[in-house]
Amino acid sequence: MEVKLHEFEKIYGDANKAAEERRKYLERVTGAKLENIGKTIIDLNTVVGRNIENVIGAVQVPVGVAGPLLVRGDYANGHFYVPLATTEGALVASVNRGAKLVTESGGARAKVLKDGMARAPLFRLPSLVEAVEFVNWVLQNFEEVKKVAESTTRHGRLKEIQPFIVGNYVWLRLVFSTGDAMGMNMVTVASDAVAKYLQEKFPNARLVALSGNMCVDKKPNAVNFLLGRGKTVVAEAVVKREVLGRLGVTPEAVHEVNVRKNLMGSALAHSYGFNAHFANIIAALFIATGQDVAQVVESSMGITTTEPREEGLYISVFLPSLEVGTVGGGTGLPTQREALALLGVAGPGDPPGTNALKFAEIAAAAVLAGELNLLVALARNELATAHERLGRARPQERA
Ligand SMILES: CC(C)(COP(=O)([O-])OP(=O)([O-])OC[C@H]1O[C@@H](n2cnc3c(N)ncnc32)[C@H](O)[C@@H]1OP(=O)([O-])[O-])[C@@H](O)C(=O)NCCC(=O)NCCSC(=O)C[C@@](C)(O)CC(=O)[O-]
Ligand SMILES: NC(=O)C1=CN([C@@H]2O[C@H](COP(=O)(O)OP(=O)(O)OC[C@H]3O[C@@H](n4cnc5c(N)ncnc54)[C@H](OP(=O)(O)O)[C@@H]3O)[C@@H](O)[C@H]2O)C=CC1
Repeated sequence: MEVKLHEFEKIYGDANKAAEERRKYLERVTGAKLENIGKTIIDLNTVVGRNIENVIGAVQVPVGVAGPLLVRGDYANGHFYVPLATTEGALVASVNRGAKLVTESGGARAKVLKDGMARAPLFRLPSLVEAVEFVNWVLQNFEEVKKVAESTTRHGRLKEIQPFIVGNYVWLRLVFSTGDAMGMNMVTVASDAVAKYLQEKFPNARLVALSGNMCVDKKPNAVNFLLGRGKTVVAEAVVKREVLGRLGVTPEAVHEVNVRKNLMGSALAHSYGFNAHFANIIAALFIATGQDVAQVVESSMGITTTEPREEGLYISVFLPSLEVGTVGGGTGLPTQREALALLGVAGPGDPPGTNALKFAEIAAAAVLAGELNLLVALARNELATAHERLGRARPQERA
């Protein structure tokens, strides 16, 4: 009988052995050597069935630190070394120089303005009239729906239901607070319970999809930008004129780059990112700390604002949909957990939710540092030279 690759755990009874046998099989049929993928400190028994299937090993991404970065938030207070996992040369140096500019100027303030993970099941009703009746009932019976949703979780709390109707179709955007978890599994299970309950109440309602794409998960979109998803965070700083002066730039010059590039350029491009490179910092931080990397899509949407002032440059970053957690997902893997520990946010907070809020504030401050520095680098026209120096293959590799 032919054995399927993904059933090796059943045969060998151990995920590490199963992965080794999978690698041997793949080496035989493809001719590729997989000796490095096989070298990992992860005990694969701890990830199979929760983080990965058909596992063959792990890839390694180098991690650097940017900091110290002074953050003055409601939860994060002090100097932080921010772990960034990337293969883009010059990126860590960039955030590091930004952190220095911010810290020398008195630090970054940060605030989480909104907190809620959304899942939006999509229902079909026979007609518009029944769709409206359905929505009205759901809104009038919020407490009942909330009880059903929360029966599946200890930490999830249903905060709000945002309904959308198109023809005879209804999207219920269910928004939950999720403690220290990013919460996608948690709210999906809770939404499933709600969908089952509503279909029992309304036999004429049919669930088309538990995720109806109004959530919105892992796609660029306007809904999260306006209504928020995960943490909606803002960080700000006033970077001293003399601190910028040491690099030969003025607040006015950096402001001009921001307005012309991040606002006008992004408007012309119809981009969702009115920023220079939020995605660089978010992706590197997500990889280092075990976040769901696909959520870099909406987590890195946002706006950078600047104002030249007498004392220096006011700069802020607005991240409407930062989806982060300190428990669950990949946050428990050994290296990712250490990276979270470096920030003092590994595992559950006391009270629950405070570690994730602290992490979100640090993330926004790190984005601010990276954003500031790239604007400064562009004002000094040093992007190409920096990447030539720090971020290119060696000449012999390019030949
Ligand atoms: C690379 C720098 C920082 C050099 O900048 P510099 O001023 O020539 O370097 P320096 O040697 O004088 O050092 C100044 C500070 O930079 C930091 N620094 C300097 N070197 C290192 C290093 N090796 N490791 C860690 N930190 C470093 C460090 O903070 C240091 O201060 P110190 O600690 O020495 O007092 C600068 O040229 C720069 O920031 N360039 C821009 C690079 C950049 O921002 N890249 C981001 C990625 S670009 C991208 O992917 C997105 C993009 C651009 O396509 C998006 C878009 O369209 O806009
Ligand atoms: N299912 C889906 O549709 C999708 C799933 N994902 C994946 O979901 C995972 C993330 O989901 P997520 O729900 O965050 O994580 P997990 O599914 O790993 O669940 C985390 C659980 O930890 C428990 N918990 C313990 N302490 C705390 C605390 N202090 N705060 C909050 N929860 C706590 C909660 O239990 P309790 O609920 O009992 O409170 C919670 O459900 C990632 O792996 C991601 O890739 C991503 C996108 C879509």
